[in-house]
Amino acid sequence: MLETIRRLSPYLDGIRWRWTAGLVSAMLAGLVALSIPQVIQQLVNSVLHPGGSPADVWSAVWLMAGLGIAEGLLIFGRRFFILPPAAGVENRARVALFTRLQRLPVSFHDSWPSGQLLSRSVGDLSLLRRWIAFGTVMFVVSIVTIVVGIILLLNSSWILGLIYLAGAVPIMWRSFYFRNDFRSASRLSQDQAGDLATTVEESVHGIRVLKAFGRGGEALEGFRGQADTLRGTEVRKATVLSQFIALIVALPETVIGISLAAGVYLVATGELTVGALAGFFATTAVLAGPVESVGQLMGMSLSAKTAIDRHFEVMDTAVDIADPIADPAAGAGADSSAGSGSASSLAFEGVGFRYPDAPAESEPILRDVTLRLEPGETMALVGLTGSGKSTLVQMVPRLYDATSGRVLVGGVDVRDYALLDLRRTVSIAFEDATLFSDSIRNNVLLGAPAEIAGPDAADPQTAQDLLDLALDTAQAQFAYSMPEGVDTQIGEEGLSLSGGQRQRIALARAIAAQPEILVLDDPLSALDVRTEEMVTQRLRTVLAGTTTLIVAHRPSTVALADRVAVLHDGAIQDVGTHAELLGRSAGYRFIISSFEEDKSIESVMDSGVITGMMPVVAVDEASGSGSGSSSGTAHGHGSEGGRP
Ligand SMILES: Nc1ncnc2c1ncn2[C@@H]1O[C@H](COP(=O)(O)OP(=O)(O)OP(=O)(O)O)[C@@H](O)[C@H]1O
Repeated sequence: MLETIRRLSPYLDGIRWRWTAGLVSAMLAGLVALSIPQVIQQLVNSVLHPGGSPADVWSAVWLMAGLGIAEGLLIFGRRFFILPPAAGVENRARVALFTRLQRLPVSFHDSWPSGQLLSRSVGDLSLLRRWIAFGTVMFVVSIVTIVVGIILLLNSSWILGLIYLAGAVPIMWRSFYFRNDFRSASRLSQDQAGDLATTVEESVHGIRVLKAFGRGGEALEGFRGQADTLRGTEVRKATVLSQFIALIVALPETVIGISLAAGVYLVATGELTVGALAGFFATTAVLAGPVESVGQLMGMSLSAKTAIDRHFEVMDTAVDIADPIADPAAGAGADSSAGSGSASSLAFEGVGFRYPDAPAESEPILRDVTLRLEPGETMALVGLTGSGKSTLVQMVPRLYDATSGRVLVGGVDVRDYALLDLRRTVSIAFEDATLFSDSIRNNVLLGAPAEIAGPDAADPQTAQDLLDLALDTAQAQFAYSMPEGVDTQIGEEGLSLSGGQRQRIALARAIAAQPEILVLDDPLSALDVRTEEMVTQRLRTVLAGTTTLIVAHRPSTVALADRVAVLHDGAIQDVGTHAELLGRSAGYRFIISSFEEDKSIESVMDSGVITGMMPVVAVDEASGSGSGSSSGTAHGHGSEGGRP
């Protein structure tokens, strides 16, 4: 336990003296409580006898009242001193955990369920706060009260005191087993609470799927099963705790009964005064509270230890994608090119990759990938599904690191860059467009350089110009016709937008980053062919000097690229222009023919032959550019293209 507390020391800044002051207050309150029976003893022995003066009685009354008020003030002092810094510890630990989660690589997040992280950052840390604010102090106070109380008991009568102490022996023996049982139940319940949080998170996230497939009942059954298991564990935990508390309450009560018989005998034989006997029993009554709370506090401390252990399991996970530390020249050298405005080359040299959680005997996802993009070049990456395209492109901003070979940006290994500089140089947009519950403006400018869009940016107009350019290039002008324009809040994860709208905002975010290298992992898949073509053409004009690697699933995208690389089964099969590859690569022709099928369907739809509805949709997705049909305003987005 001491080791666990020592680990908390980085979070304990500024708490030590307040905690000590709170502890002193709590101890004094405990001592005041203990002194009350002593006053009763004095009262019985020296005041309550024939001929005792009323003035003595009044003095005793005032003394008792004074002690009661003092105890109340001291209890207030304990809370006053400890509660704010304990909340500070919780806050520091929570911020540290969040910071760690941001730094940990994507592979960590692949393998950790979100509910486990949620329960660690919320439930566990409030348990920690309650333990620091209440558990630690009351534990020390209870132990001190019990020790002082036992000294007083021995002082009242050493025989009765020893009888009382004898009850502690079985408790200490039992506490050993209690600790082990309670600790394992506590760990299990906190882990199961994390699993339950994961299930809630997944069900809420996937609510559309569950509803659409009518699987709410099954989801509920699964949830109920988990909740029942957790309830079982909680009951087991409570049973272990209550059995222990029953023992530590029942045993002292039993020995008090024995003490009573022995005490009456001692008074009868004149070996003990009535006052000492009254003081003895008043002291045991005061001790009853601390003795009982020791059981509760032991349970709380064990749960807090589990919470701290769970916290440090995340904090101790190695950040294996980190800034280079050894040779600053390597990183700083690369850094000097960042932001200079010159385009960078991008190269993969013998890159191999295997996911960390892949079975040891499995084939690597990527094998000896060697590819070079010249500065300003646009290269399309094509391949059948599952060939490793997304995996490959995620290595450029170091979302994953190659397990063999290297990725070079501007001729420098990406592992030699300061991460922030690398991620300023490279910008990425994914097929699965993740937006945040914020305005469109903030979502887009999230990617922009801090000097342009940060809180200390000199000229707000520059940020506005960048926003306009990014939205325009991504064909996301629909943003201007939303209720509050670009300041419209887009709801949790942007789910109030259509898939195509979300993708265009995510693309605008990548453009607003003004990167030297732009990586697009099929971010236009939800767009109709026309809009996608317009976006691709605009990208080529606006980002003329930007090196672009684009995972493509459309012939139009492929045709606009300078060169195309074919990835097959984790290896580069061929690289060339679209025309060259069509001529020489059967694999490429096969991939393109599967694209062409999609395109032909879309073309037929687009011409309105099938439903006559499509032109309206085309206008909608084309952001009102008029490319679909002049009549297309049925969805109320006909003005998407027109900015205010
Ligand atoms: N986080 C992960 N952990 C383990 N394996 C993964 C992970 N992500 C992807 N894979 C596996 O890696 C392989 C390549 O996946 P990847 O997403 O790179 O393919 P892709 O070519 O982009 O496919 P698509 O065109 O369907 O998007 C797949 O077999 C997939 O199962």
